[in-house]
Amino acid sequence: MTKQAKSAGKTLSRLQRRAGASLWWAIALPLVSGGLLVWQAATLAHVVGQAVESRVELTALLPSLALILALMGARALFSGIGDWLGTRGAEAIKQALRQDLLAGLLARSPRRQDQPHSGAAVTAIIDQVEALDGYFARYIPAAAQAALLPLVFGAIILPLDWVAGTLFLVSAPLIPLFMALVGWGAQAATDRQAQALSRLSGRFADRLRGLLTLKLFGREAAETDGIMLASENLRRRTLRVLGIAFLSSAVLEFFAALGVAGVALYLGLTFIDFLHLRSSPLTLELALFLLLMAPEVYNPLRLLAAHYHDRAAAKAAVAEIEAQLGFLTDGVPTLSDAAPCLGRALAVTLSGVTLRTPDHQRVLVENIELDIAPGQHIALLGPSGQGKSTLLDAIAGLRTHEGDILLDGKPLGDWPEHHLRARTFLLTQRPRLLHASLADNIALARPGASRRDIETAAERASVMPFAAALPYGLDTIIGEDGLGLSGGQAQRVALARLFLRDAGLILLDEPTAHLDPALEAEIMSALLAYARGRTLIVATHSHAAAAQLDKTWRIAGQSLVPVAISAKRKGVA
Ligand SMILES: Nc1ncnc2c1ncn2[C@@H]1O[C@H](COP(=O)(O)OP(=O)(O)OP(=O)(O)O)[C@@H](O)[C@H]1O
Repeated sequence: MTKQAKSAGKTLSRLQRRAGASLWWAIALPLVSGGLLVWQAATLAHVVGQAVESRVELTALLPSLALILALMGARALFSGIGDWLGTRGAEAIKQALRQDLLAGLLARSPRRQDQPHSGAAVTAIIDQVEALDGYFARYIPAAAQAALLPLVFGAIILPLDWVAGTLFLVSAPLIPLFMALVGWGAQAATDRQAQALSRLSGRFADRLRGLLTLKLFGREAAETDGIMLASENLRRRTLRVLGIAFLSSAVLEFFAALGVAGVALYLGLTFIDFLHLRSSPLTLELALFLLLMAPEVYNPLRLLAAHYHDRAAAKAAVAEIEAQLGFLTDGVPTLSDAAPCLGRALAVTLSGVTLRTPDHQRVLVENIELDIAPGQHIALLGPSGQGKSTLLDAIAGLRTHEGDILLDGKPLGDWPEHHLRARTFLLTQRPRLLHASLADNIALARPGASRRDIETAAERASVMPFAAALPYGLDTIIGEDGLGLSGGQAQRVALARLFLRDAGLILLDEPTAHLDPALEAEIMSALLAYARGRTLIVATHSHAAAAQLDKTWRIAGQSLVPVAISAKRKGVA
């Protein structure tokens, strides 16, 4: 067994504990039902034996017939309840796992280099978690039945008839062995199928998002071919898995049929006095009991074979989830919405800070020092690609860094995530707008904000003038990622979120990038009014914007150097 399969097995056992008692009952009830089956077969054989051999009146057999009916009813009930509890246990595990995965995904930095592809993450959380269903709901109860019932049945039959008992006890364990031999490559094939599914989902989601670009460059046909190829790959791998599953089922059916036929042949030959392996004569009642039990000995194995693939699928799913979203542990990150925060200005201290590109290959800034007093307003200039956005991200705790970044004297790592989010506000260069109304997009910053507060925020960010021209004003629904809005309008909607927060440190990445000079001046004056008494860092290429702030720093080479900008100087860095 590979190391990966072993670790997936351990993870599945850990997940199993989350189902609580329902899964234990789902395992126990079919075993009880199996016990009742022996009673039912013995009673039925007794009734037939009495009626045919001893010619007992039917009325005398009525209580036994009633018992058979009651046993059948009880077995059906136990099996039904067992199935239901198994499904319930599996649902509980899937639900808890999906919540954990989502919490884990949300808790880690969205800027992490190993952030999963969104399509693959969706597949992991939805499809791969769903693939665990069969394992918990059906495979585990079936495995318990297959491990216990044939041995119990064999042990009951052995003292009654040593030939049939030995046949069962020898043939039953051989079947899983042969099945395992035939299905040797099943796990690897299932792993490959799960990977192909993730790859196809990732590719599909990515191309869907870039539909416009693909269309503009006339790449629709090539991309369709690419998706077809990936689908074909998935189809081939799925068929390979199914092929192995069919083959191992066929092996089981073959041996089970041989076993049942062997018992039937032995009983028939004994009846016609051709075989004399028994020390006592064979009664009709006993022969019938053995015949009734013969298929039942193999039935749990048949059930296991039907769900054997669920185990391989679950292991592959766990491996794929862990490959996409990281290791599944018991420690679930707790998520809490940002607590209401005080707007008190934060001091920012950078000491010997070095930042690298996401692949860690190139140094963007090295060993920089910066002291920003609470309430100070700082502009950050520098050529494109030099590291301004990376520095803002790092101060917001979204990037790894070397050296110390302190907020109010406390290292970033010591800030609980929700405190950090509550005390800081970061406007990125490409803020994400959701497919919702303008008002809802703004209210994202403070759920439950009053209409009046939303309107005031929209007013301050100069959203109102263009919103008024839209059919439903602030209630106009915008397309995914701000589709329908101009670049400058989308940036202003995102900026309006700032005015619903009460952050002590405001980090803005080119807040006026897409605006004309008049609008830039308007926004800057609203911003500065709001940022009074709060610490503000603005990364910008605009000298006009920088000139309005207290101090300006420029990233030059890999250092941070102070620059003096006169209020009169305007232009672009
Ligand atoms: N996956 C990656 N591998 C290597 N380098 C990367 C990767 N992703 C981004 N980079 C580099 O990291 C740098 C990030 O720069 P950053 O966005 O901080 O610059 P900036 O000063 O904000 O630029 P602008 O003014 O254009 O916004 C860029 O030089 C970019 O080329």
